[in-house]
Amino acid sequence: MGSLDAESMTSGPIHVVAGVLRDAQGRVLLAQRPPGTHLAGLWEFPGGKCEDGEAPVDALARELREEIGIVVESAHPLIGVPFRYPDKSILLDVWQVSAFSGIPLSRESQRLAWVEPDALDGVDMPPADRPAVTALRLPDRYLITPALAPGEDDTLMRGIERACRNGVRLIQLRLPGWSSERIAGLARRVRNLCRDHGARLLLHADWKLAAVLGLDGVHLPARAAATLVQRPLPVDRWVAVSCHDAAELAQAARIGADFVTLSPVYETPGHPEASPLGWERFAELVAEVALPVFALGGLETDDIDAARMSGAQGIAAIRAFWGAENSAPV
Ligand SMILES: Nc1nc2c([nH]c(=O)n2[C@H]2C[C@H](O)[C@@H](COP(=O)(O)OP(=O)(O)OP(=O)(O)O)O2)c(=O)[nH]1
Ligand SMILES: [Mg+2]
Repeated sequence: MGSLDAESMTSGPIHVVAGVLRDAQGRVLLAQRPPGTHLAGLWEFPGGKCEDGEAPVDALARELREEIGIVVESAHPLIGVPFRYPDKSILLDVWQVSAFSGIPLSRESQRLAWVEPDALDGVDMPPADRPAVTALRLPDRYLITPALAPGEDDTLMRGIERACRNGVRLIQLRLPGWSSERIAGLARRVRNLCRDHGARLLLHADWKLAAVLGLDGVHLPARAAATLVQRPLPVDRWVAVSCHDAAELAQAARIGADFVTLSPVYETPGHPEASPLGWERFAELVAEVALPVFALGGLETDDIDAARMSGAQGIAAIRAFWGAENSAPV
């Protein structure tokens, strides 16, 4: 609409709130944008524009009441996606609606559909929604394996099993100093263990080996991402990148990465030379990037709330999610 475009040109991006609602089977509610609107025919998360001075959570409640007739009882931010369309810039502010009353019904003649999260890739959605789809499929904890010596296979298997039992569902297999042969020999066992627990397994750096072994994806160091012009694996695999500043985040987005880590938030013994970002700078960097971001660097499980308040998907950690050799599952 004319007024919208004028608004976006004069006062920065349009703040749009949208809600992820799930049914009892975990399916997600989508609504089809009506004919004659921006992005007509595409399937979106229900929601709309914040009014002047309106808090995002109030706008969310109002939009979902108006569009689908439900009352939001509990919601928390999932991801903010800054996105530039040719004719307007938006901040797509997506919230998880964890409790609501009423049955979602079309109040504005829009079509509604409940879709399995894993089927969302095949749905025609606005491009700004892609990072949100990734975010709703990712957990809030990401384990990076500790630097074990070559041959410590059993320690690795036990640690991964312990993490899975503690609910970790996303793991980066990082084995510095191990040969490809050794990694290949072990990765299949690790992959099967992860599959048994419904956990996803990414391999550090070696995307070719990740593809050969049928792993869930690759996690690239920033210096590797810097040499690429596009993601090295197809969209049915995860591609993650380790980032430390705005330029690396922008490069990760440019090559079509699915998500990133951003570090170090705090000082870490592993990288004493790197100056920590702190939560304030972390949040500023996250606000600029249209990707889910895991906070990394000296963090504990208790830091997940701080990370999420700073716009993160959650936290990535070695020590916090590895646990002690003799610890019982919690
Ligand atoms: N609601 C919603 N809007 C989205 C999504 N993805 C996306 O790019 N958008 C864009 C489309 C629109 O340009 C803008 C939202 O505008 P809207 O038309 O829904 O706003 P509204 O409900 O307040 O409607 P109106 O009063 O302007 O008719 O954000 C999404 O998942 N949900
Ligand atoms: Mg709307």
